[in-house]
Amino acid sequence: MTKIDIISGFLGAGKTTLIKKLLKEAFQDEQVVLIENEFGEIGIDGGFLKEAGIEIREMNSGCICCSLVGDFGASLKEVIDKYHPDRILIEPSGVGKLSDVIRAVQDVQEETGLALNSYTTVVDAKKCKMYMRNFGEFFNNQVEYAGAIIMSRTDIVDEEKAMQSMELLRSLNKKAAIITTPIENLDGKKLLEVMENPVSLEQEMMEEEVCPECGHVHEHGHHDHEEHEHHHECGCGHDHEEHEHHHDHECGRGHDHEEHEHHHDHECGCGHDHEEHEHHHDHECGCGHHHDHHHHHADEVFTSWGRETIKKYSRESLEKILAVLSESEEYGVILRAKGMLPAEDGTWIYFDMVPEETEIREGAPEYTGRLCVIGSKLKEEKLAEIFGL
Ligand SMILES: Nc1nc2c(ncn2[C@@H]2O[C@H](COP(=O)(O)OP(=O)(O)OP(=O)(O)O)[C@@H](O)[C@H]2O)c(=O)[nH]1
Repeated sequence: MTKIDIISGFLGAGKTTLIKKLLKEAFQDEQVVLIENEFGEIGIDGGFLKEAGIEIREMNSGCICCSLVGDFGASLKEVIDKYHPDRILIEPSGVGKLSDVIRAVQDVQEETGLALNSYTTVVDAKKCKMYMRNFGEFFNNQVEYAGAIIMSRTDIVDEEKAMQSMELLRSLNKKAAIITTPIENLDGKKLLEVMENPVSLEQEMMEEEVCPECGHVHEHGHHDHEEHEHHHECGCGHDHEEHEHHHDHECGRGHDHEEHEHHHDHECGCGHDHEEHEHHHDHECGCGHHHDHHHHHADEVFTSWGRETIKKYSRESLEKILAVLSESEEYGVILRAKGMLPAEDGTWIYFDMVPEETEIREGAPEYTGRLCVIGSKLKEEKLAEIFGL
């Protein structure tokens, strides 16, 4: 039976970094297919995985909740028939809702003979608070529904910040194992073990019983068949009581009402951290959302701008451009930029940018230069101008 593992995480969280590690250290003897749903016009990550001999099926770009409906089951079937993989990894776009992806997999599980094996979310320990405040509508769902949460950048963040992030994550998800050790210090197999069996220490200490049939932990005294079945139907990683509680609310965002209001105080999607910036908005209710519980589509809030180019750059000029994008909001709220560009000296420059963090490195020549910027309220003309395109 083909296993499905979902690796979710906001823009630039570290999904690809994790997948590379798992491919090398945990899945090396398996036939693996990766399904990526990149938000952005230009698929940047495709190359290296193809080189590594792994088949890729890129789904439509854009929001996963749109591109997964309809042909998702058919696409999965095709992948299974063609490659007979041991495992399918799904990397949803950084702004997709994890609950939508889980549901989509569950809907086709039976007809395709797949088994949802794990659903993990990678969270940037440095920017967790900021993302939660400004883009909570998209960010929080990935945390709430995760079976395990991997904190990235715990290798570079200070302890206090990491602790704060951990507490925020725990407030959104009471059950998931939260991995705080930098993943480079953990063996891929060990990581996979936690992802597949996301039992928190607290749970272990409560000595709950593991069901011999399904391997899941059940609460004491809840062994009758009906409850058991129901418990597993949703697969959302929450226990039944919590589950009901979450879904009680029309908004379905997985918050109780009080928390919900609290979060919305800060979530206007403007890209500012309100508490820190003391930025005021004149929304009628202060929550930035309509009262008819209209939910924003990722496409309404996030856009991407990308270009293919033969223009050559120098490392210095690129550094300057990325510094400007990172520091100023003149170009929109830039959440992610990446690409590979030809350099003036004949080498190739690869870059990766998330807020306040830019990595520039040398890489193998590409068939053409490509770059992609993702954010909210992007000013495309200005972006083209700063890149000299
Ligand atoms: N120091 C450090 N850097 C990291 C870590 N995880 C990821 N990064 C860096 O963050 C950047 C983004 O990482 P990716 O793995 O490409 O993130 P992603 O979630 O796949 O990004 P998307 O392309 O938006 O889907 C890269 O420059 C990585 O090297 C981490 O744990 N520590």
